Amino acid sequence: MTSSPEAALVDGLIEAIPDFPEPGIVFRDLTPVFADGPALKALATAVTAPFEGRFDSIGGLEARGFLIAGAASIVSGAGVLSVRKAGKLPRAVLSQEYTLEYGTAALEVHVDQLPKGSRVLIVDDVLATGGTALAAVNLIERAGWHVAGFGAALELDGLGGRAKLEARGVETFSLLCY
Ligand SMILES: O=P(O)(O)OC[C@H]1O[C@H](OP(=O)(O)OP(=O)(O)O)[C@H](O)[C@@H]1O
Ligand SMILES: Nc1ncnc2[nH]cnc12
Repeated sequence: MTSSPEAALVDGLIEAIPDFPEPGIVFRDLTPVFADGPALKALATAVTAPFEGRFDSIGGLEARGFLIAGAASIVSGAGVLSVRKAGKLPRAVLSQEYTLEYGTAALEVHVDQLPKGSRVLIVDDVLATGGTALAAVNLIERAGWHVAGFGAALELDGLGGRAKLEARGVETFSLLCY
């Protein structure tokens, strides 16, 4: 499904890898998008544009979300809130466990990274079950910040991620839907 030149550019670079990282998972590999300057810029522009003027910071989700967040920072002028996997941040953190399409993990933020009330646009590469995105939403709200929305390169239809976010009142954008 492509609905814009940006979507077509990104779509043409994503590869579907069957049975990775475990049998039954079709892994959508965005590394060719990250390796292509114009495609990465188009993606960063696309995920921020719907929320223009409504965010102060970009919440990048480790690891692949960091790449989009960095590029989105340059195109939008907002800085990046590092939302990291557990055990990586050196100062006081808030931590949130979650379940992935394949496995479990925890995300963390520095409790004092942004002023209270900051509006954070969360960005990531893939929205699948929504477990990762919801953990980030919980963290941001627990820290006293406001979730401005969620933007992803692609969403996997049928895994329920969008429904979970929208049930929490989080405006959700994805450039592509598979
Ligand atoms: O909607 P969900 O079911 O939560 O899945 C989406 C998440 O899964 C991947 O992260 P993962 O932690 O696998 O890997 P990464 O560290 O390579 O970004 C992807 O980058 C999303 O963050
Ligand atoms: N199928 C998938 N492909 C790439 N990243 C993912 N994250 C969760 N599910 C994924």
